[in-house]
Amino acid sequence: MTTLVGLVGWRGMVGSVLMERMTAERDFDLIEPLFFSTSNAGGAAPAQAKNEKSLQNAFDIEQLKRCDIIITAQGGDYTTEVYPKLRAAGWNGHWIDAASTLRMADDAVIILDPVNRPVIDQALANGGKNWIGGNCTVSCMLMGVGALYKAGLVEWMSTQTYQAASGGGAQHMRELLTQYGTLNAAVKPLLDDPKSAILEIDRQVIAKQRSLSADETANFGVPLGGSLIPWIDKDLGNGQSKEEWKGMAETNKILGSGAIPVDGFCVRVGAMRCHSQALTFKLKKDVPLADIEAMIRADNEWVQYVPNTREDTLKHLTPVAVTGTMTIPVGRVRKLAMGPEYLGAFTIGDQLLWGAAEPLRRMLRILIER
Ligand SMILES: NC(=O)C1=CN([C@@H]2O[C@H](COP(=O)(O)OP(=O)(O)OC[C@H]3O[C@@H](n4cnc5c(N)ncnc54)[C@H](OP(=O)(O)O)[C@@H]3O)[C@@H](O)[C@H]2O)C=CC1
Ligand SMILES: N[C@@H](CC(=O)OP(=O)(O)O)C(=O)O
Repeated sequence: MTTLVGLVGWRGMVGSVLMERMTAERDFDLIEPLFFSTSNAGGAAPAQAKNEKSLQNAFDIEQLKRCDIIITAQGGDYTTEVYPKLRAAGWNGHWIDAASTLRMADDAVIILDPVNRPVIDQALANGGKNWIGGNCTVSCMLMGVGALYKAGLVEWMSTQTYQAASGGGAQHMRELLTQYGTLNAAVKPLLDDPKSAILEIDRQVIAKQRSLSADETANFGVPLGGSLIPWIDKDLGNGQSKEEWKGMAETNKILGSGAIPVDGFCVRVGAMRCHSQALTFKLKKDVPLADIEAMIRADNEWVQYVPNTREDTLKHLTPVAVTGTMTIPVGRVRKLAMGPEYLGAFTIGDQLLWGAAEPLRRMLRILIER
């Protein structure tokens, strides 16, 4: 019998990327999809629908209970409201979720199978049913340098992130572009005049940034275009942002490891949908760079080792080069001045692909191909 898979959140930003990837990989050939909506029950399901061509109400527990597997990118509020009711109603299917709500629950696995397939397999063998996508920054980082963790080489790691607007959602991406447009328009006549004074352009830009309307900063709270924001997610009250907390908590949970220290600063920058990060490792021993390169290259088919030259870095190690691809480049790999056990690296990932949608569809495949 074909597996009945409920899809919730399929038309959102993460959900749309998920649908594209599932279509490209012909995942729909292997399942009977049942599409849900929180806003348009009874409406037409998307073209990927087979026998069930109208949208079901995403809050209807009886309809949800029909599914063998539910895959949701609807968001944390939806998970908080619906998931407990569904389990309380006796549903025993597999729940695959992009939201962070259930990530740290004891009965949930953070899924990133190229990195933690053994953890997933162990949980499956133990009857696990909850499969939650990891934080985008953590997932992209581990896809790039997971080899060093798997080899047991990492004593600690510090991360400095450069996170894209897409991490906040679609409205944040629009707001960033609107701000860039407003700034450009404010100085267009001066820009068009090659003889105009750059400090006058700069003065007018900062004046415009500081006077952006509440509408133009409604999502980020402050200007991001031409600036940056060194705080992402909630304030934990101990000086750390929640995004920074996730670095250590989720890395260790994904790996099924002890408490390897991971800490640093998470910063929102004016990139569109790729998260970048500069990494500093304290390794447990001095490992030759050639061995590190070989380990990173061999880890998975998506990692791309970028030689540490200016030319290769500019060509391969930018958000513009990586956006929309499954490639995870790792470059700027070098020993740092602090000593031979200190290693630097820089990595980038599309936060909507490996950072959100891809681990979900791969978990679906693991379940249906078992
Ligand atoms: N943004 C990100 O980078 C990441 C997000 N996530 C998780 O995924 C969840 C969803 O995020 P994201 O995809 O950004 O959220 P979106 O806001 O893009 O989509 C969420 C839901 O909003 C509804 N919706 C309302 N208006 C529209 C519209 N105009 N176009 C499309 N959908 C609309 C849809 O539900 P309906 O069809 O039922 O009306 C949709 O499923 C997040 O809450 C988070 O938990 C995880 C990792 C990264
Ligand atoms: N917090 C991430 C995006 C995200 O959705 O993360 P999480 O899945 O951990 O809530 C960002 O803003 O870039």
